[in-house]
Amino acid sequence: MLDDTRFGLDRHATLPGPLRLDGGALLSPIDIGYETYGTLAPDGGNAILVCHALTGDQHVASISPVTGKPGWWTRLVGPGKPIDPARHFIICANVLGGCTGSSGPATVNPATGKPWGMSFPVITIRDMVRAQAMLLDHLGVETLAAVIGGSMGGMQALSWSATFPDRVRAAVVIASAARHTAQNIAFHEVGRQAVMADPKWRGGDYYADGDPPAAGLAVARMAAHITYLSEAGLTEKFGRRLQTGSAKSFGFDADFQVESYLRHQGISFVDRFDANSYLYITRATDYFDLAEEHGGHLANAFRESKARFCLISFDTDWLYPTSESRAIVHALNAAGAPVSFVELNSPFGHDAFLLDSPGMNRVIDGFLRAGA
Ligand SMILES: CC(=O)SCCNC(=O)CCNC(=O)[C@H](O)C(C)(C)COP(=O)(O)OP(=O)(O)OC[C@H]1O[C@@H](n2cnc3c(N)ncnc32)[C@H](O)[C@@H]1OP(=O)(O)O
Ligand SMILES: N[C@@H](CCO)C(=O)O
Repeated sequence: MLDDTRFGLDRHATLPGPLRLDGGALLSPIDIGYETYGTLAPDGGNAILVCHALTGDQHVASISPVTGKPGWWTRLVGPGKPIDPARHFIICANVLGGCTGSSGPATVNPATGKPWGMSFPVITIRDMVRAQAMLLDHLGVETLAAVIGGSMGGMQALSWSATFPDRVRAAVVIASAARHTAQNIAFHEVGRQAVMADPKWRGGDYYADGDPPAAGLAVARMAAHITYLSEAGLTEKFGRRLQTGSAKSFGFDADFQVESYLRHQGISFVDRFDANSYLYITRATDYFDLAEEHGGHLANAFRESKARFCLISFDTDWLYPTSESRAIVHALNAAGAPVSFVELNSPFGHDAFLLDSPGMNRVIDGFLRAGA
Protein backbone atom coordinates (compact mmCIF):
# COMPACT_ATOMS: atom_id res chain seq x y z
CA MET A 1 0.00 0.00 0.00
CA LEU A 2 1.32 3.43 -0.91
CA ASP A 3 1.54 5.79 1.99
CA ASP A 4 2.62 9.01 0.43
CA THR A 5 1.28 12.12 2.07
CA ARG A 6 3.84 14.49 0.65
CA PHE A 7 2.39 16.97 -1.77
CA GLY A 8 3.60 16.49 -5.31
CA LEU A 9 6.02 13.62 -5.31
CA ASP A 10 7.98 13.58 -8.55
CA ARG A 11 8.49 10.00 -9.61
CA HIS A 12 9.74 7.90 -12.47
CA ALA A 13 8.90 4.31 -13.41
CA THR A 14 10.52 2.00 -15.91
CA LEU A 15 7.93 -0.60 -16.79
CA PRO A 16 9.07 -3.81 -18.49
CA GLY A 17 6.23 -3.93 -21.04
CA PRO A 18 6.06 -4.80 -23.79
CA LEU A 19 3.38 -2.39 -24.91
CA ARG A 20 1.84 -3.22 -28.28
CA LEU A 21 1.07 0.05 -29.99
CA ASP A 22 -1.88 0.70 -32.31
CA GLY A 23 0.64 1.14 -35.14
CA GLY A 24 1.86 -2.44 -34.57
CA ALA A 25 5.24 -1.77 -32.91
CA LEU A 26 6.20 -3.25 -29.56
CA LEU A 27 7.69 -0.84 -27.05
CA SER A 28 9.77 -2.11 -24.18
CA PRO A 29 10.69 -0.98 -21.62
CA ILE A 30 8.39 2.01 -21.11
CA ASP A 31 9.51 4.99 -19.06
CA ILE A 32 6.86 7.09 -17.36
CA GLY A 33 7.45 10.36 -15.53
CA TYR A 34 4.64 10.96 -13.09
CA GLU A 35 3.58 12.64 -9.88
CA THR A 36 1.34 11.51 -7.07
CA TYR A 37 -0.41 13.54 -4.42
CA GLY A 38 -2.18 12.20 -1.35
CA THR A 39 -2.60 8.62 -0.18
CA LEU A 40 -4.30 5.63 -1.73
CA ALA A 41 -7.21 4.60 0.53
CA PRO A 42 -7.08 1.09 2.04
CA ASP A 43 -9.95 0.02 -0.26
CA GLY A 44 -8.18 1.67 -3.22
CA GLY A 45 -11.32 3.67 -3.97
CA ASN A 46 -10.02 7.25 -4.07
CA ALA A 47 -7.64 7.27 -7.04
CA ILE A 48 -8.03 10.08 -9.56
CA LEU A 49 -6.00 10.14 -12.76
CA VAL A 50 -5.44 13.63 -14.15
CA CYS A 51 -4.56 13.61 -17.85
CA HIS A 52 -2.68 16.54 -19.30
CA ALA A 53 -3.31 18.38 -22.56
CA LEU A 54 -1.10 18.63 -25.64
CA THR A 55 1.91 20.38 -24.13
CA GLY A 56 1.30 19.70 -20.46
CA ASP A 57 3.26 17.54 -18.09
CA GLN A 58 2.99 15.58 -14.87
CA HIS A 59 3.54 18.67 -12.70
CA VAL A 60 -0.15 19.37 -12.37
CA ALA A 61 -0.02 21.02 -8.97
CA SER A 62 3.62 21.33 -7.98
CA ILE A 63 6.36 23.68 -9.08
CA SER A 64 7.55 22.60 -12.50
CA PRO A 65 11.29 21.83 -12.41
CA VAL A 66 11.44 22.90 -16.08
CA THR A 67 9.80 26.33 -15.85
CA GLY A 68 10.01 27.03 -12.11
CA LYS A 69 6.32 27.99 -12.29
CA PRO A 70 3.39 26.49 -10.36
CA GLY A 71 1.71 23.51 -11.97
CA TRP A 72 -0.85 24.03 -14.73
CA TRP A 73 -3.97 23.07 -12.75
CA THR A 74 -3.39 24.45 -9.27
CA ARG A 75 -6.81 26.10 -9.58
CA LEU A 76 -8.41 22.66 -9.53
CA VAL A 77 -5.92 20.37 -7.80
CA GLY A 78 -4.59 21.03 -4.30
CA PRO A 79 -5.58 21.37 -0.66
CA GLY A 80 -9.18 22.60 -0.40
CA LYS A 81 -9.69 22.29 -4.17
CA PRO A 82 -12.16 19.96 -5.94
CA ILE A 83 -9.35 17.42 -6.41
CA ASP A 84 -7.79 17.38 -2.98
CA PRO A 85 -4.84 15.28 -1.77
CA ALA A 86 -6.53 15.14 1.64
CA ARG A 87 -9.32 13.07 0.07
CA HIS A 88 -7.93 11.73 -3.19
CA PHE A 89 -4.92 9.80 -4.37
CA ILE A 90 -4.02 11.89 -7.40
CA ILE A 91 -1.85 10.60 -10.23
CA CYS A 92 -0.67 12.63 -13.20
CA ALA A 93 1.71 11.13 -15.76
CA ASN A 94 3.57 12.61 -18.70
CA VAL A 95 2.06 11.04 -21.81
CA LEU A 96 3.87 8.47 -23.92
CA GLY A 97 5.70 10.48 -26.59
CA GLY A 98 6.14 13.40 -24.19
CA CYS A 99 9.36 15.08 -23.15
CA THR A 100 9.27 15.29 -19.35
CA GLY A 101 10.26 11.80 -18.30
CA SER A 102 8.18 9.43 -20.40
CA SER A 103 9.39 7.41 -23.38
CA GLY A 104 9.37 9.59 -26.46
CA PRO A 105 11.54 10.69 -29.37
CA ALA A 106 14.00 12.49 -27.07
CA THR A 107 14.63 9.43 -24.87
CA VAL A 108 17.23 6.79 -25.60
CA ASN A 109 16.35 3.81 -27.75
CA PRO A 110 17.83 0.90 -25.76
CA ALA A 111 18.59 -0.95 -28.99
CA THR A 112 20.91 1.78 -30.30
CA GLY A 113 21.94 3.71 -27.20
CA LYS A 114 20.96 6.91 -29.06
CA PRO A 115 17.86 9.12 -28.90
CA TRP A 116 14.97 7.64 -30.85
CA GLY A 117 14.32 10.81 -32.88
CA MET A 118 11.92 10.02 -35.71
CA SER A 119 12.49 6.28 -35.33
CA PHE A 120 10.23 6.42 -32.27
CA PRO A 121 7.02 4.63 -33.26
CA VAL A 122 3.96 6.76 -34.01
CA ILE A 123 1.57 6.63 -31.06
CA THR A 124 -2.14 7.14 -30.48
CA ILE A 125 -4.23 8.45 -27.61
CA ARG A 126 -5.14 4.83 -26.83
CA ASP A 127 -1.44 3.95 -26.62
CA MET A 128 -0.99 6.76 -24.08
CA VAL A 129 -3.89 5.35 -22.08
CA ARG A 130 -2.53 1.79 -22.20
CA ALA A 131 0.81 3.07 -20.89
CA GLN A 132 -1.04 4.85 -18.06
CA ALA A 133 -2.87 1.60 -17.27
CA MET A 134 0.51 -0.11 -16.92
CA LEU A 135 1.57 2.62 -14.53
CA LEU A 136 -1.59 2.11 -12.46
CA ASP A 137 -0.84 -1.63 -12.32
CA HIS A 138 2.63 -0.74 -11.08
CA LEU A 139 1.11 1.54 -8.40
CA GLY A 140 -1.42 -1.08 -7.30
CA VAL A 141 -4.39 1.03 -8.45
CA GLU A 142 -7.09 -1.21 -9.85
CA THR A 143 -9.97 1.17 -10.47
CA LEU A 144 -10.18 4.92 -10.86
CA ALA A 145 -12.71 6.91 -8.85
CA ALA A 146 -12.33 9.34 -11.73
CA VAL A 147 -10.25 10.15 -14.77
CA ILE A 148 -10.24 13.79 -15.71
CA GLY A 149 -8.71 15.99 -18.37
CA GLY A 150 -9.11 19.00 -20.61
CA SER A 151 -8.50 19.07 -24.36
CA MET A 152 -6.19 16.13 -25.19
CA GLY A 153 -6.60 15.17 -21.52
CA GLY A 154 -10.33 14.83 -22.17
CA MET A 155 -9.59 12.55 -25.13
CA GLN A 156 -7.59 10.33 -22.80
CA ALA A 157 -10.48 10.31 -20.30
CA LEU A 158 -12.84 9.19 -23.09
CA SER A 159 -10.37 6.60 -24.29
CA TRP A 160 -9.93 5.29 -20.74
CA SER A 161 -13.66 4.65 -20.34
CA ALA A 162 -13.78 2.91 -23.74
CA THR A 163 -10.59 0.86 -23.40
CA PHE A 164 -10.84 -0.08 -19.73
CA PRO A 165 -14.58 0.12 -18.97
CA ASP A 166 -14.22 -1.89 -15.74
CA ARG A 167 -11.52 0.35 -14.33
CA VAL A 168 -13.28 3.75 -14.53
CA ARG A 169 -16.09 4.87 -12.20
CA ALA A 170 -16.31 8.46 -13.46
CA ALA A 171 -14.92 10.49 -16.35
CA VAL A 172 -14.70 14.27 -16.58
CA VAL A 173 -14.13 15.53 -20.11
CA ILE A 174 -13.50 19.27 -20.52
CA ALA A 175 -13.14 21.36 -23.68
CA SER A 176 -12.57 18.24 -25.71
CA ALA A 177 -13.84 16.11 -28.57
CA ALA A 178 -14.20 12.47 -29.58
CA ARG A 179 -12.31 13.07 -32.83
CA HIS A 180 -10.12 15.60 -34.56
CA THR A 181 -11.89 17.56 -37.30
CA ALA A 182 -10.36 18.56 -40.63
CA GLN A 183 -9.76 22.04 -39.21
CA ASN A 184 -8.00 20.62 -36.12
CA ILE A 185 -5.77 18.46 -38.32
CA ALA A 186 -5.10 21.40 -40.64
CA PHE A 187 -3.79 23.62 -37.83
CA HIS A 188 -1.58 20.82 -36.53
CA GLU A 189 -0.16 20.24 -39.98
CA VAL A 190 0.83 23.91 -40.24
CA GLY A 191 2.75 23.50 -36.98
CA ARG A 192 4.45 20.31 -38.02
CA GLN A 193 5.50 21.78 -41.34
CA ALA A 194 6.94 24.80 -39.52
CA VAL A 195 9.10 22.45 -37.43
CA MET A 196 10.17 20.33 -40.37
CA ALA A 197 10.94 23.38 -42.53
CA ASP A 198 13.48 24.60 -39.97
CA PRO A 199 16.91 23.52 -41.32
CA LYS A 200 17.91 22.69 -37.75
CA TRP A 201 15.30 19.94 -37.57
CA ARG A 202 17.50 17.67 -39.73
CA GLY A 203 15.03 14.83 -39.96
CA GLY A 204 14.59 14.93 -36.19
CA ASP A 205 18.26 14.14 -35.54
CA TYR A 206 19.24 17.28 -33.63
CA TYR A 207 19.87 16.02 -30.08
CA ALA A 208 23.62 15.40 -30.23
CA ASP A 209 24.69 19.04 -30.64
CA GLY A 210 21.90 20.58 -28.55
CA ASP A 211 20.78 22.88 -31.36
CA PRO A 212 17.07 22.15 -31.81
CA PRO A 213 14.73 23.64 -34.46
CA ALA A 214 13.69 26.42 -32.11
CA ALA A 215 12.50 28.85 -34.78
CA GLY A 216 10.21 26.29 -36.41
CA LEU A 217 8.80 25.12 -33.09
CA ALA A 218 8.18 28.71 -31.98
CA VAL A 219 6.20 29.43 -35.16
CA ALA A 220 4.24 26.20 -34.65
CA ARG A 221 3.34 27.32 -31.14
CA MET A 222 2.40 30.83 -32.26
CA ALA A 223 -0.07 29.45 -34.80
CA ALA A 224 -1.44 26.91 -32.33
CA HIS A 225 -1.73 29.45 -29.53
CA ILE A 226 -4.14 31.55 -31.60
CA THR A 227 -6.47 28.56 -31.67
CA TYR A 228 -6.45 28.39 -27.85
CA LEU A 229 -7.79 31.95 -27.56
CA SER A 230 -10.85 33.78 -28.82
CA GLU A 231 -11.26 36.85 -30.95
CA ALA A 232 -13.11 38.61 -28.13
CA GLY A 233 -10.35 37.67 -25.66
CA LEU A 234 -7.60 38.91 -27.97
CA THR A 235 -9.47 42.13 -28.66
CA GLU A 236 -10.03 42.75 -24.97
CA LYS A 237 -6.44 41.99 -24.04
CA PHE A 238 -4.60 43.69 -26.91
CA GLY A 239 -6.96 45.19 -29.45
CA ARG A 240 -4.88 47.07 -32.03
CA ARG A 241 -2.73 48.59 -29.31
CA LEU A 242 0.92 49.23 -30.07
CA GLN A 243 3.71 48.31 -27.71
CA THR A 244 3.90 50.89 -24.93
CA GLY A 245 5.82 53.96 -25.98
CA SER A 246 6.29 52.80 -29.54
CA ALA A 247 5.04 54.12 -32.84
CA LYS A 248 4.53 52.07 -35.98
CA SER A 249 7.95 51.05 -37.27
CA PHE A 250 6.85 50.94 -40.91
CA GLY A 251 8.82 47.72 -40.91
CA PHE A 252 8.34 44.28 -39.47
CA ASP A 253 9.15 44.69 -35.81
CA ALA A 254 6.54 43.52 -33.34
CA ASP A 255 4.70 46.84 -33.40
CA PHE A 256 1.44 45.46 -32.06
CA GLN A 257 1.14 44.07 -28.55
CA VAL A 258 -0.48 40.95 -29.92
CA GLU A 259 2.57 40.28 -32.12
CA SER A 260 4.95 40.63 -29.23
CA TYR A 261 2.69 38.44 -27.08
CA LEU A 262 2.65 35.67 -29.66
CA ARG A 263 6.42 35.88 -30.15
CA HIS A 264 6.78 35.54 -26.37
CA GLN A 265 4.49 32.48 -26.34
CA GLY A 266 6.56 30.92 -29.15
CA ILE A 267 9.96 31.63 -27.60
CA SER A 268 9.01 30.51 -24.09
CA PHE A 269 7.54 27.28 -25.49
CA VAL A 270 10.81 26.11 -27.04
CA ASP A 271 12.47 26.33 -23.63
CA ARG A 272 10.11 23.70 -22.25
CA PHE A 273 9.22 21.42 -25.15
CA ASP A 274 10.89 19.06 -27.58
CA ALA A 275 10.14 19.64 -31.27
CA ASN A 276 9.92 15.93 -32.16
CA SER A 277 7.55 15.33 -29.22
CA TYR A 278 5.39 18.08 -30.67
CA LEU A 279 5.22 16.18 -33.96
CA TYR A 280 4.31 12.89 -32.27
CA ILE A 281 1.73 14.25 -29.87
CA THR A 282 -0.05 16.39 -32.46
CA ARG A 283 -0.14 13.29 -34.67
CA ALA A 284 -1.70 11.24 -31.88
CA THR A 285 -4.53 13.77 -31.49
CA ASP A 286 -5.04 13.93 -35.27
CA TYR A 287 -5.47 10.16 -35.38
CA PHE A 288 -7.96 10.25 -32.52
CA ASP A 289 -11.43 9.21 -33.66
CA LEU A 290 -13.24 7.20 -31.01
CA ALA A 291 -16.15 6.34 -33.30
CA GLU A 292 -13.79 4.98 -35.96
CA GLU A 293 -12.18 2.78 -33.29
CA HIS A 294 -15.66 1.35 -32.55
CA GLY A 295 -17.16 0.40 -35.88
CA GLY A 296 -18.07 3.94 -36.88
CA HIS A 297 -20.57 4.46 -34.04
CA LEU A 298 -19.51 6.62 -31.12
CA ALA A 299 -22.15 5.08 -28.83
CA ASN A 300 -20.42 1.71 -29.25
CA ALA A 301 -17.40 3.15 -27.46
CA PHE A 302 -19.45 3.50 -24.28
CA ARG A 303 -21.63 0.38 -24.29
CA GLU A 304 -19.43 -1.50 -21.82
CA SER A 305 -18.73 1.54 -19.69
CA LYS A 306 -19.61 1.53 -15.99
CA ALA A 307 -18.73 5.19 -15.59
CA ARG A 308 -20.69 8.35 -14.89
CA PHE A 309 -19.66 11.14 -17.24
CA CYS A 310 -19.37 14.87 -16.83
CA LEU A 311 -18.90 16.94 -19.99
CA ILE A 312 -17.95 20.61 -19.86
CA SER A 313 -17.47 22.96 -22.80
CA PHE A 314 -16.83 26.70 -23.12
CA ASP A 315 -18.94 28.91 -25.35
CA THR A 316 -15.97 30.71 -26.96
CA ASP A 317 -13.94 27.54 -27.65
CA TRP A 318 -13.81 27.28 -31.43
CA LEU A 319 -11.10 24.60 -31.39
CA TYR A 320 -13.30 22.00 -29.67
CA PRO A 321 -16.67 23.75 -29.78
CA THR A 322 -19.71 22.82 -27.72
CA SER A 323 -21.13 20.88 -30.68
CA GLU A 324 -18.31 18.32 -30.24
CA SER A 325 -19.23 17.83 -26.57
CA ARG A 326 -22.91 17.55 -27.51
CA ALA A 327 -22.07 14.78 -29.97
CA ILE A 328 -20.41 12.88 -27.12
CA VAL A 329 -23.42 13.48 -24.85
CA HIS A 330 -25.78 12.12 -27.52
CA ALA A 331 -23.61 9.02 -27.91
CA LEU A 332 -23.53 8.51 -24.14
CA ASN A 333 -27.32 8.85 -24.02
CA ALA A 334 -27.64 6.31 -26.81
CA ALA A 335 -25.38 3.94 -24.88
CA GLY A 336 -27.42 4.45 -21.70
CA ALA A 337 -24.48 5.94 -19.77
CA PRO A 338 -25.23 8.52 -17.05
CA VAL A 339 -24.02 11.95 -18.13
CA SER A 340 -24.15 15.56 -16.97
CA PHE A 341 -23.29 18.30 -19.40
CA VAL A 342 -22.75 22.02 -19.05
CA GLU A 343 -21.60 24.74 -21.41
CA LEU A 344 -19.89 27.51 -19.46
CA ASN A 345 -19.51 31.16 -20.47
CA SER A 346 -15.98 32.41 -20.77
CA PRO A 347 -14.29 35.04 -22.92
CA PHE A 348 -11.07 33.01 -22.97
CA GLY A 349 -11.68 30.43 -25.71
CA HIS A 350 -10.24 26.92 -25.54
CA ASP A 351 -7.63 27.62 -22.84
CA ALA A 352 -10.46 28.66 -20.47
CA PHE A 353 -10.09 25.29 -18.78
CA LEU A 354 -6.62 26.36 -17.60
CA LEU A 355 -7.79 29.71 -16.23
CA ASP A 356 -9.98 30.86 -13.36
CA SER A 357 -13.37 29.28 -13.83
CA PRO A 358 -15.38 29.12 -10.62
CA GLY A 359 -18.22 27.51 -12.63
CA MET A 360 -15.94 24.70 -13.80
CA ASN A 361 -14.64 24.11 -10.27
CA ARG A 362 -18.20 24.01 -8.88
CA VAL A 363 -19.39 21.53 -11.49
CA ILE A 364 -16.40 19.21 -11.01
CA ASP A 365 -16.58 19.41 -7.22
CA GLY A 366 -20.30 18.56 -7.23
CA PHE A 367 -19.82 15.74 -9.72
CA LEU A 368 -16.95 14.13 -7.83
CA ARG A 369 -18.67 14.42 -4.44
CA ALA A 370 -21.88 12.90 -5.86
CA GLY A 371 -19.97 9.70 -6.64
CA ALA A 372 -17.96 9.52 -3.41
C1 LIG B 1 -2.96 21.99 -20.30
C2 LIG B 1 -1.80 21.37 -19.82
O1 LIG B 1 -1.85 20.24 -19.62
S1 LIG B 1 -0.43 22.27 -19.51
C3 LIG B 1 -0.07 23.31 -20.80
C4 LIG B 1 -0.73 24.58 -20.56
N1 LIG B 1 0.20 25.63 -20.57
C5 LIG B 1 0.31 26.38 -21.62
O2 LIG B 1 -0.35 26.17 -22.62
C6 LIG B 1 1.31 27.49 -21.48
C7 LIG B 1 1.11 28.57 -22.48
N2 LIG B 1 -0.23 28.99 -22.45
C8 LIG B 1 -0.64 30.10 -21.78
O3 LIG B 1 0.10 30.89 -21.26
C9 LIG B 1 -2.09 30.19 -21.73
O4 LIG B 1 -2.52 31.36 -22.33
C10 LIG B 1 -2.63 30.04 -20.31
C11 LIG B 1 -4.12 29.82 -20.45
C12 LIG B 1 -2.04 28.79 -19.70
C13 LIG B 1 -2.27 31.23 -19.40
O5 LIG B 1 -3.07 32.33 -19.71
P1 LIG B 1 -2.87 33.74 -18.97
O6 LIG B 1 -2.61 33.53 -17.52
O7 LIG B 1 -4.00 34.57 -19.41
O8 LIG B 1 -1.50 34.25 -19.56
P2 LIG B 1 -1.27 34.98 -20.94
O9 LIG B 1 -1.82 34.21 -22.07
O10 LIG B 1 -1.72 36.40 -20.81
O11 LIG B 1 0.31 34.96 -21.04
C14 LIG B 1 1.09 35.60 -20.07
C15 LIG B 1 2.49 35.73 -20.59
O12 LIG B 1 2.50 36.56 -21.76
C16 LIG B 1 3.38 37.67 -21.55
N3 LIG B 1 2.83 38.81 -22.26
C17 LIG B 1 1.62 39.38 -22.09
N4 LIG B 1 1.50 40.42 -22.96
C18 LIG B 1 2.64 40.49 -23.67
C19 LIG B 1 3.11 41.35 -24.71
N5 LIG B 1 2.38 42.33 -25.23
N6 LIG B 1 4.34 41.10 -25.21
C20 LIG B 1 5.09 40.10 -24.74
N7 LIG B 1 4.70 39.26 -23.75
C21 LIG B 1 3.48 39.46 -23.23
C22 LIG B 1 3.37 37.87 -20.05
O13 LIG B 1 4.52 38.59 -19.64
C23 LIG B 1 3.38 36.43 -19.56
O14 LIG B 1 4.68 35.91 -19.70
P3 LIG B 1 5.17 34.66 -18.80
O15 LIG B 1 4.18 33.54 -19.03
O16 LIG B 1 6.53 34.33 -19.34
O17 LIG B 1 5.19 35.14 -17.40
N1 LIG C 1 -2.69 25.27 -24.24
C1 LIG C 1 -2.88 23.92 -23.85
C2 LIG C 1 -4.10 23.32 -24.39
C3 LIG C 1 -4.01 22.88 -25.82
O1 LIG C 1 -5.06 22.04 -26.09
C4 LIG C 1 -1.67 23.11 -24.16
O2 LIG C 1 -0.76 23.62 -24.81
O3 LIG C 1 -1.58 21.96 -23.74
